[in-house]
Formats: sequence, structure tokens, C-alpha cells
Amino acid sequence: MTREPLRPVLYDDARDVVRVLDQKRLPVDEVWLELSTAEQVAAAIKDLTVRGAPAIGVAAAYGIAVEARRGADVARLRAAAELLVHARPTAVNLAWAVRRMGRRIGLGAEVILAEAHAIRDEDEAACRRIGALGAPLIPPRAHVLTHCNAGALATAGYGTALGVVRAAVEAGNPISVFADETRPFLQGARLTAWELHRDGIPVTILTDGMAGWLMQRGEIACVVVGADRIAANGDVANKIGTYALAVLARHHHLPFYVAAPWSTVDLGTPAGDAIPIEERGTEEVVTLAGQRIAPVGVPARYPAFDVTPAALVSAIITERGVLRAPYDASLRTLAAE
Ligand SMILES: CSC[C@H]1O[C@H](OP(=O)(O)O)[C@H](O)[C@@H]1O
Repeated sequence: MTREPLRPVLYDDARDVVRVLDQKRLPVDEVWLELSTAEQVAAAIKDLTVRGAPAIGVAAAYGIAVEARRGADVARLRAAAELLVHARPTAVNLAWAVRRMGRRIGLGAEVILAEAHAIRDEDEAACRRIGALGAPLIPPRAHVLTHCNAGALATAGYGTALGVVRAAVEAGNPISVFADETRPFLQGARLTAWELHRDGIPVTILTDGMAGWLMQRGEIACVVVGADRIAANGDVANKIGTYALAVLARHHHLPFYVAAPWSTVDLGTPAGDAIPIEERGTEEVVTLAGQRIAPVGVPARYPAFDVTPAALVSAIITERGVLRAPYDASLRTLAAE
């Protein structure tokens, strides 16, 4: 059963607030927060209240629009843009959205809000197109492995990797999903499982590290993940753990697909080694639901993303088309269109 489409970032025109579904609270509580300043939106991006490359771009766009609608002058709007663009470093969608909004600063609140709405609407349309182009790649009755959450919760709606899943199901392919829990924020166990279960799509949670064994047993047909930044050579930054899945998929001769809107492609970054990788506080690693799980005094690491070399990517599914290697050429060709 498919319910009301899930859209995690909305704008209330009547009350001039940005409404975000608090993804720290899912799946236990569905809590909507109302944000009225750029500072509040930046904080919500930083603490993963709203997360996912396209979703944080949409949130930042509305963070500038809400300031404009509440009377901010050009100086304040530029300060808001500067604050928001630095909220997280890896997902290029954030900088892309803020840069696009920056070109509207000075043109009036209605023009600015209309641009934010356009960014939101275009992203959901891109996700639906990605789904339509990606669905035919999924084998009949496949068990699809995904990592983190590249679903409606990570976008304006419908999702990228989960958009491919949704479109395959809508096309009548009775697939099911294995969702890596994706420590430490548990985007898979908490968010992907919640949104697919909500849509009646079969989903099974795996702990991180199980996928290799299931691949070895022939229980996984393909991998479909999202992306936070795709470099000009096709290298892909995505949630930490993605690279390991790409290596395993290659070892087991399984397709490894990346689904992302064109706003995630960054032709200004030549290769993956130039993508800034966010290092988050290690409190998230040594605690689980607020409970300490590691000895005090033992250090931890938390790079929030890794980079999968283009050579391990079977195809990049965008709304402009399905790209194949060599990606430097295929990305350049689509950019020129
Ligand atoms: C559709 S992009 C989703 C992308 O963003 C996630 O990171 P985070 O949850 O930290 O924002 C992850 O890398 C997903 O693939």
C-alpha cells in the first residue's frame, strides 16, 4: 500500500516557516519542526535533523527564502547563504542550491521563494525520472541491496536509490530490499526501513558487514546507492561503507548502481581525492541511542563518507540519462546537452 508521498522539507507560505520532519526521531516518533531563521535551518542540517544530499539543498534554499519573506535585507541574506553553505562539506547539492539562491538575492522575497520552490519541485521530478530510467536495470524479483538512506527522506520526495526501487515496484517487478543499518546514525535501519515499510515494499535490515556473506550465497542481485558528490571522472562520494560494498559487488560480479540527480554531479571537482570528506563527532560512534557502548578514553573515528572509484561503478543513473564508463566522457556529454 502506497500512502501520501513522503516529502521531508516543506514551506508553509501562510506562516513563513520551513517545516522539516525530524529524522533524528524516526522511526519511533514522527515530529515536524518549524524553523524560521537561517540559523535554525543550518543547525538542523548540521545535526542531521534533515539529511540527504538533495534534501539539505532544499532545506538551505528555504532557509534563505524564509529570511527574505521575514524582511531580511541583502546583507542579511548573503550572511544567511554563507552560514548555510558551510553547514556540511561533502554533499555538493548544498553549495549548488545556495549558489542558485544567491543569484536571486536582491530580486525580492517572492522571486527568492519561487526559486526555492523550483529547487524542491525539480528535485522530486528528477527523482521520479531517475526511478523510471533505473527501474529497467533491476532484474525480475531481485533482492536489491542499498546502503544508508537515499529515499524520499533524503530528497524533496520519492528518492534516488529508493526511487529506482519504487519505480521497479510500480512497474510490477516484485523486488525486495536489503537495507544496511548504516552505523552510526542508522539511516538504513531507522529511515530506509521505515519509509519502505510505510510503502509496503518488502525490506530486511542487515547489520553493516553482512552483505558480503549474502552476496557469496547468491542472495543479492545488485546494489543501488545514492551519492553526495560525483566528481568529473565518475568517482562517487557516498555514505561511509559504500566503497566496501562496491568492492564486494565487483568481487561477486554484481552490478553496482549509483542513483543521483544532476545537482549531485560536480564537474568542478576532477576526481574523488578532491572531495571534502566530513568528519563528524565521535560521540555518535561510541554511543547508541544515548547509551555509551565503548570504554571511556578509547578514541574513535567517524568519516561520514567514503569515495568509490569510478572503475567500480556499473552505471550512474541520473534524470538526464543512465551513464556508463568512461564517465569523464559520458558526464561531459550530458553536461553539454
Ligand atoms: C539521496 S542522497 C542521500 C545520501 O546522503 C546520505 O548522507 P547523510 O545521511 O549523512 O546526509 C548518504 O550518503 C546518502 O546516500
